[in-house]
Amino acid sequence: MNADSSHTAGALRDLIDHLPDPCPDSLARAAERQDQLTKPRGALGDLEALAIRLAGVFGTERPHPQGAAVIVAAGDHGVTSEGVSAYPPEVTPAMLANFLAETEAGPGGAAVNALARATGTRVYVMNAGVNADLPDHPGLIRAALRRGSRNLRVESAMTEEETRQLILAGARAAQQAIEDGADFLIPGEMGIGNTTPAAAITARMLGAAPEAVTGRGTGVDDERLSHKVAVVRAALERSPVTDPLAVLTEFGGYEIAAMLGMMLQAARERRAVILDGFVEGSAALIGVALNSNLRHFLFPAGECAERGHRAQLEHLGLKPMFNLGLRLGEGTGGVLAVPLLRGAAATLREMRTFEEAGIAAG
Ligand SMILES: O=C(O)c1ccc[n+]([C@@H]2O[C@H](COP(=O)([O-])O)[C@@H](O)[C@H]2O)c1
Ligand SMILES: Cc1cc2nc[nH]c2cc1C
Repeated sequence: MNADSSHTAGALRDLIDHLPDPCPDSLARAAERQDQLTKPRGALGDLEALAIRLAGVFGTERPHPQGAAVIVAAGDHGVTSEGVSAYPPEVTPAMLANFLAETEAGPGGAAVNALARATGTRVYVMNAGVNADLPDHPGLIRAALRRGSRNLRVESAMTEEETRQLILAGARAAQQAIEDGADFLIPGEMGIGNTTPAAAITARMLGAAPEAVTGRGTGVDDERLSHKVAVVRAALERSPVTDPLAVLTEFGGYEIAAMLGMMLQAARERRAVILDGFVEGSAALIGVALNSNLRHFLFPAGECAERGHRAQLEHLGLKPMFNLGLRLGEGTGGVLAVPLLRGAAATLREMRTFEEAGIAAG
């Protein structure tokens, strides 16, 4: 190991090893309070458990999470040369420009920008490894080490050092968002081809068959889907790794590593991480395998339409908040969940108990 890689290895170990527990006192007090609020017991459905989990994250029985931020990390994938996506890789840098474009409605012309404006969520955009020379833009976080990952079917998608550096870059971006006021952190992604590495990671981390966790991504037809499954199977056969960081390095990609870093840093800082779709889920699987405490800080938004997403959530033991058939990425589902979680916290924080309201509950 040279000096640089021993530095990144130490910094990464420190990040992984220092995730807090949810606050046990706040969890217990919130559960007790929840039972006394002026509503039939259980009538707020899943909002009740979500509010209690938020109490554990924020260390208070009356959580008041405020700012929300989505960090959209973009990366390209060597595996697109195998024909695994319905769209060409040139869409990745074009969408990155779209995230940053000035429009009549404000900055950004993509779905995530519109939903972020609608929900009061701040958008950050990161080049994690796009295959283009991007013009300078004050809104662009620069973290790219390479113009796209290598083809995971034939070789390791990333190097160990690239993996560490991208995780740390994601952690720094999350820290900036937190310092800017984010209590909810939404890792988001854009990368043509990235449901292939996400499927390979998911298959290996769950011990699942490739066909059970490989989906249509941007919308491949049956023929391309079978080919995509074969590519995932070839990658899994090429590399038998099981160590979580080695799995991430082998199968990629750069934006998945960056999202893992965002999750670890947000948990370390006791912020709630809202999980969007299948690609975010693959980063979460690596994170929870590295430190199971991460799970307490993860809030899956919707169950997305990508095959394998449900298996990821079952493995994590976390229930999604909705099912709208989303399969876009960018962090869109996560952004949509912000008002739900704000609402869950508000009920626990602001509702009166039966005693306070003078209502005899029988
Ligand atoms: O995260 C998801 O659930 C998800 C499901 C389907 C598609 N995507 C998005 O679509 C792109 C990846 O799809 P593909 O077919 O190119 O692998 C990438 O830009 C993702 O943001 C994302
Ligand atoms: C246009 C387009 C936008 C996206 N946003 C996230 N993934 C995407 C894939 C495509 C193809």
